[in-house]
Amino acid sequence: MITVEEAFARINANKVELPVTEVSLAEAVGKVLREPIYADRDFPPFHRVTMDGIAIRYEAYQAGEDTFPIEGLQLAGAPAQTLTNKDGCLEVMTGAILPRHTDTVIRYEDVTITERRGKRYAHILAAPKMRLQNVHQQGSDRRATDLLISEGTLLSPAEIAVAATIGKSSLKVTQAPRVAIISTGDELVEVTQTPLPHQIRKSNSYMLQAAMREQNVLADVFHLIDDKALLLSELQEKLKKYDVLVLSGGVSKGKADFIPEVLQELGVQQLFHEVAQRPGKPFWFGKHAAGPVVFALPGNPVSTFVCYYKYIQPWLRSVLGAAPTWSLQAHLTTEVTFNPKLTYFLPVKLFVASTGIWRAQPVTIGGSGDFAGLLTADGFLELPPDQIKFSAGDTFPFIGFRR
Ligand SMILES: Nc1nc2c(c(=O)[nH]1)N[C@H]1C(S)=C(S)[C@@H](COP(=O)(O)OP(=O)(O)OC[C@H]3O[C@@H](n4cnc5c(N)ncnc54)[C@H](O)[C@@H]3O)O[C@H]1N2
Ligand code: MOO
Ligand SMILES: [Mg+2]
Repeated sequence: MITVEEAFARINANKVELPVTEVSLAEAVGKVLREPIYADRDFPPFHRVTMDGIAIRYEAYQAGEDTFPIEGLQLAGAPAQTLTNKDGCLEVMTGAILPRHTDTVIRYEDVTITERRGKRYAHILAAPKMRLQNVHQQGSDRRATDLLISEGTLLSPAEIAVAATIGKSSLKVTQAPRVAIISTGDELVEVTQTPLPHQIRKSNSYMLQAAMREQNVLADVFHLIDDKALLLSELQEKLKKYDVLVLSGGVSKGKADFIPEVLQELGVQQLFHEVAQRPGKPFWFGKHAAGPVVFALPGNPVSTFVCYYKYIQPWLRSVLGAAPTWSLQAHLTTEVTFNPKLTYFLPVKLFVASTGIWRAQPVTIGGSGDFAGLLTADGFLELPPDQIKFSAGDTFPFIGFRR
């Protein structure tokens, strides 16, 4: 049996190679960028007017001018006009390029406009505070050729906006791995079926599929009964077609727990079996020489859950090429005792106190079969194996499953 740390390290030392693919902007959000994105022009690309009003020469105002004949109108989307009279002004709209020979914009709220003999004049009511007032200066945000988005960035809507503005209609991203989620067990029936008294409906595979979907990985779901010959032939097929196999059930010491021997017979090299943790101790992990990685998770639903969020989610993230996500430490609200020399994943509800400190309140659940108990939890606190008593106020890593 190995430690949680060791299991984590062995898993992360075994990645799968994923190709780069090009997707449209609409499909790119949530994926990992595989090319650097540079500014094609300055940001903003021209002196951009930020308020509807008039544009003047600051010097004219400084020289004592406060009434400016209006020469014309500069709309957004029109090429730059030129102010001809150095003591005149142009009306300008938000988003327009600043007219040539002007350098200061005064809002309509700070001027009055009058008309005399067919000519219009703007009178300044509130003094402009400085040259370039209400002007978003060319290149003040980013310069042309600046690196805007690094390779490996997990794309959010903010990155999509920047990609669009530099003229990228598609982006190179990591292609999601082909994942097969395979539940096993004779006692399991379909969601749409009515179970007999000794049967239950499958839930693990749907939980895993949903969890992966949140990472933009669309997995295929299968179910296999506890029949060794069938497991051998079906898993052999799956190993040919998929990059990642995530199994649940059949990895413990039962008479129908065939998964570890079947995988080894199929040439999947065992990299560990059993981790010093609760829940999830019988976790099995291996890699096939031809590439696929196999996570065989213990069938108890809370064990499957914990193993996914502790190991598979960060592994998938790193396989996809994304930087590790932020990690959260939370303060335990009440004392907890746990005797076995195992890492204990304690289900908790998370609160943020007014001090900004995260607090984790233990949630009582009925063992690793009580997945309904997770409905009141937000995640797990990872309590280390070398301790029995965990005091209120102490901090531990939090592994969450809610967004
Ligand atoms: N003699 C021992 N027995 C067990 C040990 C042990 O160390 N010695 N470990 C226990 C622990 S811990 C766990 S966890 C389970 C793991 O069992 P398996 O991975 O072999 O899983 P199964 O036996 O197939 O099922 C266990 C349990 O989970 C339910 N299950 C399975 N798959 C699903 C699914 N897709 N959806 C919902 N529920 C599922 C299944 O019905 C069983 O109740 O072994 C202990 N035993
Ligand atoms: O440790 Mo098992 O994963 O509790 O039922
Ligand atoms: Mg079993």
